[in-house]
Amino acid sequence: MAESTAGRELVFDGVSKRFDGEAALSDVSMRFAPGERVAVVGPSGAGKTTLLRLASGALTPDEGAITLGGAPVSGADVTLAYQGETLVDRRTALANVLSGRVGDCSWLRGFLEPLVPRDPEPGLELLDAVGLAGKADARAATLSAGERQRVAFARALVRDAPVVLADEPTANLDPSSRANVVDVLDGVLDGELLVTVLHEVGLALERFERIVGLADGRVRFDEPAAEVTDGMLDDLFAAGASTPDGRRSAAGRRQHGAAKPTEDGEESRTQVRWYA
Ligand SMILES: Nc1ncnc2c1ncn2[C@@H]1O[C@H](COP(=O)(O)OP(=O)(O)OP(=O)(O)O)[C@@H](O)[C@H]1O
Repeated sequence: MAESTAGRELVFDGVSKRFDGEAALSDVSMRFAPGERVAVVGPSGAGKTTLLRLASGALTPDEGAITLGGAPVSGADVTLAYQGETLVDRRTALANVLSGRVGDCSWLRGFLEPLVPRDPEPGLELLDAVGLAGKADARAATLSAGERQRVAFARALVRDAPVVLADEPTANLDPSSRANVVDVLDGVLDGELLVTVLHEVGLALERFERIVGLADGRVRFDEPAAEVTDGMLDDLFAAGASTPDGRRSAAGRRQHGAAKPTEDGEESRTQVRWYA
């Protein structure tokens, strides 16, 4: 982690965002400490991606402010660990990772890359951390979906930004690879704040220390994972499915399977539910 940015809190202070007059986020206030692992869950259309895009600087709030250590958050402070599949197929895994040093904007990479140092060592170390040391010279086109995802994480982390955001990093992976993605993120993070949107609530509860529940653009709860109950999740997903105009209702169906400790201390996954 960059020394100069260590120890700074990411703060959302009364943040609202509207699209075409419709509120996507309403009066969101939260504080995130360095090194925290936070999962954002909620029904489709809740505002989860909007929250990440605001934190990354890709969107500006209509009201409120987002700061890191008291200063407006900037693109240099934040990296997107995963936002869909954006590797360059014809380039090697290592070249894709090293291209991350010039930022998240893919079209700028071609112009800026010649200007950054060519030392491959940080890229090789990150590929090793995500379990792909042997694939450094493999072209991205030859990698599996899970391997591509891991290369994308390594590419994001090579920038050494103090805030790491991931939007549905388990999307498009088979169930056995999803938990592995969280392991990979854990393995490569070193004191950075991680805020990730996860559709799988069970995975969020099992693997993240703090859970933010968003519905209809509002924070419905913000609790340690151990404090999140089935009732809170039922309310969260019911809220997202019952907007008056029905705009979000069809897409508001979401699945959650929450791992809860039983009386003998063992974890058991509750029934998976669908919300309409
Ligand atoms: N660029 C945009 N222009 C217009 N409306 C938008 C835009 N981005 C988001 N919205 C709207 O804002 C609301 C929140 O969208 P957002 O993508 O943040 O939700 P989400 O919780 O990430 O949903 P999902 O789980 O389906 O990805 C939705 O009603 C969406 O249609």
